[in-house]
Amino acid sequence: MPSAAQSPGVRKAVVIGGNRIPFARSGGAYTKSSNQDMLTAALDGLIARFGLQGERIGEVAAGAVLKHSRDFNLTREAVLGSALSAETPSYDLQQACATGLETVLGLANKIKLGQIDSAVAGGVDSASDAPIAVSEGLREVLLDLNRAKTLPARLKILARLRPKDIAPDAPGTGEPRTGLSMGEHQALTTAQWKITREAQDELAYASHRNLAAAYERGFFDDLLTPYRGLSRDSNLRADTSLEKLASLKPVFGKSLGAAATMTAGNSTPLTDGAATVLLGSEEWADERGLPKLATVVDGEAAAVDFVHGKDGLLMAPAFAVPRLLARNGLTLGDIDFFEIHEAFAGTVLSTLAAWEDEDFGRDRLGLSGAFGAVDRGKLNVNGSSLAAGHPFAATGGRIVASLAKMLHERGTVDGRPARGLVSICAAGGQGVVAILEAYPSAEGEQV
Ligand SMILES: CC(=O)CC(=O)SCCNC(=O)CCNC(=O)[C@H](O)C(C)(C)COP(=O)(O)OP(=O)(O)OC[C@H]1O[C@@H](n2cnc3c(N)ncnc32)[C@H](O)[C@@H]1OP(=O)(O)O
Repeated sequence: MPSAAQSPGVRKAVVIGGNRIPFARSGGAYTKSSNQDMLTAALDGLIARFGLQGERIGEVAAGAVLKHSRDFNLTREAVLGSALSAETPSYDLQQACATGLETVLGLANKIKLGQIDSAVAGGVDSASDAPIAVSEGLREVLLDLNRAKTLPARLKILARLRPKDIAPDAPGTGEPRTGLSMGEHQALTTAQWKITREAQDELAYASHRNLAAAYERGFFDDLLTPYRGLSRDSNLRADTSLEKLASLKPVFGKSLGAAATMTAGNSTPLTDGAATVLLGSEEWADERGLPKLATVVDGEAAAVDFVHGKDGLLMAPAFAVPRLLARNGLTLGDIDFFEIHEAFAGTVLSTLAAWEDEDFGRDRLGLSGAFGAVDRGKLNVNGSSLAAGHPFAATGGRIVASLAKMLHERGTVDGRPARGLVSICAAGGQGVVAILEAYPSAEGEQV
């Protein structure tokens, strides 16, 4: 019998736990922190929580959407700066806002195949420390200057500079192929699916209320390490109200006139933060006496043709989830927790509306009718990105760590392990989704 690590068969990948730093609105508490600082802090908090100082982990994978060129080896540098063994291999991965979830899925697959026994997945982003590039003209001049050998040659190159070349090239949330920001794209989708302002504000309000309640009951006590004076997500507004949300002016979709419904309150803010998740085989966790909260069951990715207007930019999960559930013989009714990333309230509500729509089910999903309805009492029950904020690549780790803990707390439902669905939309018209199940504590036993 080969050891589990050598077995070609599929084994379980378990979520042992997670750690993140509180998320901060950009321009706030983490303005002076780099991606590397924040990722190292989230990693060190995880190492301390699970006693992994000096351990050689199978692999660490993380990423950032907004990255300086000096961060070409961001995850490796964070590992070298952390308390893990320097012999821990690590790499960067990037799939826009789905980065964190994609690292979880890729590493879980390696554990399932016996290629590694343990892993840390994660992500980080800083909108405060966003990389600013120089213009094409200035870049050419700087590169030529580097090659020039004489002073006259350098002066001749410098003379090519024009005032417009000095302007910086700052990153935005624009889609390169359409020039529209993600907010503008979502505004069109929100209007297409006739999502009302009230429904969006109610979802945003529920996100703040649920996140505040989760903090109050200590849910985040073993999921979060305070950083730079913050012990809670700085975007959380426990005192917000539907009246306040209703008073905010639309910020996206102004060309829609009276149909513009998206505000700063029902859109995620630009955010800084980092999140990590510890994964392992059952044997690896048992050898160290570590908890096994949930198993990573399966994942799926989808992409839509938003460039030609076939589907909305952030609608890919509407296709990925039906494929994932069908492959696993499940329906929406079999899910106990829905973790649908709130890029914008309109994104979540458009996805739910599409699933409830007969024509979408028939014409776009190839079903006999509507895909189905999500029980709203099971949706983002501990808050989501509208309240916590959304440091792009860190969101997947936040969600997986929280969901694993929720599944562990729930234990079983009708005698089977509690089940959760993660759904994350991403720039470029993509989406990544996953199923997690509570790790069975003992045969049929409620945790
Ligand atoms: C990246 C991927 O791959 C996929 C994705 O996830 S897509 C999502 C990507 N993310 C984005 O595109 C970010 C979008 N967000 C933004 O660009 C900006 O946050 C924004 C344009 C929406 C707002 O920016 P802003 O104007 O600086 O907002 P901000 O000043 O914080 O808020 C405006 C007002 O609303 C108020 N407000 C915001 N949220 C509120 C709430 N929940 N309750 C009450 N008031 C609120 C603020 O207090 C502020 O009021 P004052 O003007 O009186 O101070």
